[in-house]
Amino acid sequence: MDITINHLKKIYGKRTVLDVDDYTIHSGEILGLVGNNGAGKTTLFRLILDLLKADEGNVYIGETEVNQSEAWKDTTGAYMDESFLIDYLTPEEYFYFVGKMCNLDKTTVDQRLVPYERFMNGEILGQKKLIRNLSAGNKQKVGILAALLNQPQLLILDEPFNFLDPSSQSALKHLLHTYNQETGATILVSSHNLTHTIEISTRIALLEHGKIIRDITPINDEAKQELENYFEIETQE
Ligand SMILES: Nc1ncnc2c1ncn2[C@@H]1O[C@H](COP(=O)(O)OP(=O)(O)OP(=O)(O)O)[C@@H](O)[C@H]1O
Repeated sequence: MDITINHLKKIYGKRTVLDVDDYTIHSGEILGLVGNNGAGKTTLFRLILDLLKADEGNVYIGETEVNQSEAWKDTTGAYMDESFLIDYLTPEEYFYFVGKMCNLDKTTVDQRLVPYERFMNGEILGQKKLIRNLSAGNKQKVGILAALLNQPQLLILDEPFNFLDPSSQSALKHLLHTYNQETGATILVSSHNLTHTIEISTRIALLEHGKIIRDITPINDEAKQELENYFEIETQE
């Protein structure tokens, strides 16, 4: 599922916080989106998901302009933040609810969660806990798993490594890599963790003040060094 971005701008007051000219994310790519706080990563994802209205330009998922039709929603999974969750449900109730919206019965939902047992680490299912009482990391896991339930061709995750313990971070990298390999899905992941991003991505976009200032593929040693230098310089300033 290609994503095509045309002259996309988001402006707050007098500030242009996102300004991406022509940019295409190709089917099957794992795009890592990196950049410092306020660079525009979340804004870009929200525009792609039609959660924000662009001031200029447009976004297509496949052949569909995202603000003109709902068709892309059947093939897209996303987890941005806790607002995607329903906190008075248990994880099971939430998964079944999401499953129902995608015409999946409970048995199918249960089956689709089986491959993610390592990621759930015995702390998500069967706990009889409401989502609001889960730890931040476990809430994050529920959101990511719900985004995967419909086996999307496009998966968008905003800072998915946040709140996860090291072994869960590793499980998530494995999960994303395997999902991409098995389904050919396009995956977009933003992260402040350069090591994880480099490890999982087939392409990396570096955002600065709303603009993509580097589009890196393939991710070779030279590219890694360039990214490391960029963030080191930024932190020393
Ligand atoms: N509703 C809003 N009103 C005004 N400015 C906003 C609004 N939402 C975001 N911004 C601004 O847009 C810019 C980009 O924010 P965004 O959240 O996209 O950055 P980010 O790269 O995701 O940052 P972080 O790494 O801190 O999550 C920031 O300067 C932010 O303050």
